[in-house]
Amino acid sequence: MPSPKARSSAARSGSVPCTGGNGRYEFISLSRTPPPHLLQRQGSDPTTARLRASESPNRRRGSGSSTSSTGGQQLPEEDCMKLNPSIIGIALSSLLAIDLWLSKRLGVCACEDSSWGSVRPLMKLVEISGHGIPWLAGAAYCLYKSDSAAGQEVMLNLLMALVLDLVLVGVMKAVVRRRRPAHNRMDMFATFSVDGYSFPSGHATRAAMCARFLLAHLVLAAPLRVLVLLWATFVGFSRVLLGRHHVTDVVFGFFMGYWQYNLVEILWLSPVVLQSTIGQLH
Ligand SMILES: CC(C)=CCC/C(C)=C/CC/C(C)=C/COP(=O)(O)O
Repeated sequence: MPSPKARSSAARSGSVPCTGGNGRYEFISLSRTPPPHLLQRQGSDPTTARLRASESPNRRRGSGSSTSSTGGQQLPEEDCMKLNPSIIGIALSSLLAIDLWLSKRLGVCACEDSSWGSVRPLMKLVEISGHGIPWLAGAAYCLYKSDSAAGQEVMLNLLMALVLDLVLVGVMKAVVRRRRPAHNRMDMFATFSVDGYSFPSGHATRAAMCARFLLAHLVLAAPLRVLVLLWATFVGFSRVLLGRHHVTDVVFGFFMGYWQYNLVEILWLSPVVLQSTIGQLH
């Protein structure tokens, strides 16, 4: 009997097992004309056997398409593609394997009994600092309290940026539908249904976008600017430590947040635009 491995590789290569006269299995390729001693065993005469071989799935599949030559043997093109997986495919699956392995190794605060479980409460504080609700509430409060037109403009645009971020991340999560790491405990506060998905990290996009926003629109002393950058980096890193995300979710989240800020600049709501919009509504 051929081993299951031999059987499956035979199926992939387009050959079929058949028993020889001595009861042992021999493999013949469906894309080649079988040797005469096997042809005689397959049918009453060589012509019938050759006809059966020409009806094989490989021949049928390859009949309409072009073929490639490998060492003198004609193979259907789709089989050649299976035998030569693309470099990009191999690179992507290797990256994903490294991502899964690294994310699991770094998820040291994923629960209380993890190796760094004692710092989990601190990581959850960092998580809250990058959550959408405090940021939306903070921006709305500052808008309400601001008595200068410039301050109101900045806060209104920060609000718009935060809403835009929620929408874009939500759409992306719903499209990609990547599951969160298996070691994640889903005990986050205030989540949408799409937050069951992992890619990209909403905290990372928000942290990157808000950091750029604050650095561009607030006059901050150098130590505070450094603090803003450190905060954004730490929010992203804490997502992996908490086991909430894979490394690639966070890295992509940072890129996405960075570009989202460019979009905010393009869509910037100026008082002139606002007044004309309000005027058109009336
Ligand atoms: C006013 C209103 C509807 C606010 C919604 C804010 C909200 C629930 C944001 C979700 C924030 C969140 C849990 C994102 C998930 O972040 P990941 O880093 O885990 O992707």
